[in-house]
Amino acid sequence: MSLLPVEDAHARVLAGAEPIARTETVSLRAARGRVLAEDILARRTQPGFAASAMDGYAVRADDAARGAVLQVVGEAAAGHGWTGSIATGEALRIFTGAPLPEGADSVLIQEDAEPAGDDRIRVSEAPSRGDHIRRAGVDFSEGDRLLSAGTVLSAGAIALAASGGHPALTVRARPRIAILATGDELVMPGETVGPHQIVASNTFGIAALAEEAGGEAIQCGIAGDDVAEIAARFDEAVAEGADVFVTIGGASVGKHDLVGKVFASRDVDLDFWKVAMRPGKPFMAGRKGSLRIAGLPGNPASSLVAATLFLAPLIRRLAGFPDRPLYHDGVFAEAMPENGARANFVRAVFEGFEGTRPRLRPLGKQDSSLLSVYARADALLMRPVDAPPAKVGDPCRYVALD
Ligand SMILES: Nc1nc2c(c(=O)[nH]1)N[C@H]1C(S)=C(S)[C@@H](COP(=O)(O)OP(=O)(O)OC[C@H]3O[C@@H](n4cnc5c(N)ncnc54)[C@H](O)[C@@H]3O)O[C@H]1N2
Ligand code: MOO
Repeated sequence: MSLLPVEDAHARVLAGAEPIARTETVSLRAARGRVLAEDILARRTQPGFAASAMDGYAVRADDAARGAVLQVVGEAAAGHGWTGSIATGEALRIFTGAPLPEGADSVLIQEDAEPAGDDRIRVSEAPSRGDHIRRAGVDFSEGDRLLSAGTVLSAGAIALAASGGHPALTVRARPRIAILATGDELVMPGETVGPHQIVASNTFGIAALAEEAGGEAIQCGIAGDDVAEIAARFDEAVAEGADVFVTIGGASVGKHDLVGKVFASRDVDLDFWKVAMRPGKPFMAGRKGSLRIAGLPGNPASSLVAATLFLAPLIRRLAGFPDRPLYHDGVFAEAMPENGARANFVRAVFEGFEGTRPRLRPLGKQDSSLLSVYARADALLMRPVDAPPAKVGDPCRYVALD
């Protein structure tokens, strides 16, 4: 198979990917960042009564000309309305959020009134009719559509749903992302690392990335370099209702690279294998019915870069989030040599700004095994296929690492 350009691989991974249909109901406190599965209609009117927007006096505008003296007949505060009616020549002491009493049509702010003795005030600045009143339903009325299906629940959206009388919301279920590490050399973090063994670090990095993208990560542990074992884990993940099955390692051409064989044995429709990029070349993508398959390379930076470019956008789609642009604009903080036949995703740090664009400085060592470098990176500076040498200050494009 020839190497697929990055843009084509990205488009093919996303082709036909729709938000999954399952939903769940979550409390408002658990709703942040989730995707609404249905329209939200107001169960109440807000405010349910005409209310004062300021601290002052509820008055009748006709009585409240400059210099007029009014009798204060009572007091209303938020949560404590006053039940009488304001007659000509009267005013009610009122505070922000308190219901406007009958008879009054305006609020005179207290800065525009002065004491005139014996519970009376003098108007120093006349209000206009309707001043500082929040009419009933000015925010929304019962039955109004407050939020539409597909909305990503922000702080404001959650507050609005709460105000509309909803203690819980129906949201799209998170896509289930099954993650299997492969390799005889792998042990879990904290376990004794024997001779020639390493820790399965990628599993945890990819699980974190899957959850950042809106998925629910299901750890399938480690399978040895054994077709039957990897196949058994694949079958388990399918039985558990995974939406995406992700493997780490075993994706290249070595004799222990068995993932492709397992997919073939399970009638996975392999879409492509190998992308014209560095790191992350041996990435494979496929489908089996509605199940999506992503085979990530074993090298840590390779697997994280491939997952950032392809797996995260796929998960976002399945979760119902809007697509995001992959690249942002920056400038080179350091000259770089020409690039070859694979797009190069250079681990880089931000170093101030040139106008609104961040300056990117490539990190020194770029070997795809180096997690110590990857973890420091703010971004992947993208060097296109066959790019000419770049000078300091030249424009570049980058992928942000959140
Ligand atoms: N002759 C060739 N050799 C290789 C090629 C090639 O085109 N021709 N491609 C190279 C590239 S590029 C990469 S990337 C790697 C990827 O290979 P695999 O996906 O088959 O990965 P493994 O061989 O299983 O492992 C590679 C490396 O990564 C370590 N690893 C594996 N899983 C994990 C994990 N979960 N956590 C941390 N580290 C892991 C593994 O121990 C190896 O050191 O192939 C090149 N070879
Ligand atoms: O491209 Mo591999 O993905 O260099 O390490």
